[in-house]
Amino acid sequence: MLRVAVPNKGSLSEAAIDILTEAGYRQRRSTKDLALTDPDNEVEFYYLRPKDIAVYVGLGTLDVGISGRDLVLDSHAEAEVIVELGFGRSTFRFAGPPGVAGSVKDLGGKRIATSYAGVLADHLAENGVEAQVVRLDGAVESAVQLGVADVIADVVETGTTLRQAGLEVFGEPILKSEAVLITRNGVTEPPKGLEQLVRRLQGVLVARNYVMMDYDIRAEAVEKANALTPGLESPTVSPLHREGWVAVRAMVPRADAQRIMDQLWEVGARAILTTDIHACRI
Ligand SMILES: Nc1ncnc2c1ncn2[C@@H]1O[C@H](COP(=O)(O)OP(=O)(O)OP(=O)(O)O)[C@@H](O)[C@H]1O
Ligand SMILES: O=P(O)(O)OC[C@H]1O[C@H](OP(=O)(O)OP(=O)(O)O)[C@H](O)[C@@H]1O
Ligand SMILES: [Mg+2]
Repeated sequence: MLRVAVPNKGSLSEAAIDILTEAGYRQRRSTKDLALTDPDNEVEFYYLRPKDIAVYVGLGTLDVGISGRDLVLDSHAEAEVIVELGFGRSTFRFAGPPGVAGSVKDLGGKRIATSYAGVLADHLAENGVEAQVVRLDGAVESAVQLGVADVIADVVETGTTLRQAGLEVFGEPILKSEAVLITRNGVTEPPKGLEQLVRRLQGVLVARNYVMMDYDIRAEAVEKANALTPGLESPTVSPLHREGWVAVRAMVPRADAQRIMDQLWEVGARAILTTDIHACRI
């Protein structure tokens, strides 16, 4: 059986369970369940802290897991990213009281609070900066006000928590993160069921990120229209009963659909429709 680690709590948990459910796997009913077997798909799911998931996968105890890119890097585990899952996006940034520093180069000798000590230490070393890392488990934003640190390095999503603490980001983002599917580094023979899991997850991502677009157009304008809707491989062009007209069908990125519909209208397309894709294998 394929052994899969799933975040049990925190920002990634619900979305991870959603994407696995959408991909056709059974998921736990209660947040108290520690593990669940899906016999039809021959998969076992283990619900673990996202910070620990890279450790289990890196050691080979579990075959594959969902975690955050920042957590994987922080753990220094022997794990590699095989699919970017498009949720749980965040940036990891420095912040402090206004004017305290402008970039990482100003942090020599300062006290920096973080719950991502691995990521922070790597970043300081890359920049040749020696500072004191104060390891905390959470609520890092309060560390400055409470006097244990001069600045912080923390996850920023909307920035609301920083504003509440009277802190401002400074310097370049240290890294950008999102939820990722990871396996152990350098696995030569993928475990049974992994390829299917990856294909299913990629199918969900495509179904989420693309829509199907259909339209009718005069045959002489079809090349212009196809340039706007090249599809993933190539658009389907079929004859219409009405002479001189064709019907075109292609997948387009969901985020661009309205702009593409305007442009198709300009080149003469009519009856332009978009529909959701529920599932696919590409
Ligand atoms: N607003 C957010 N706060 C924290 N982590 C976030 C946020 N948005 C996305 N993430 C990502 O979620 C992962 C952290 O999940 P984790 O469960 O450890 O933290 P959490 O949501 O802060 O939970 P908790 O602190 O309650 O344990 C990281 O990959 C992080 O980049
Ligand atoms: O930019 P924002 O949208 O405000 O989100 C980022 C904040 O959310 C998380 O805190 P969480 O609520 O998980 O508490 P914690 O600090 O104790 O982990 C994270 O650690 C940041 O503090
Ligand atoms: Mg947190």
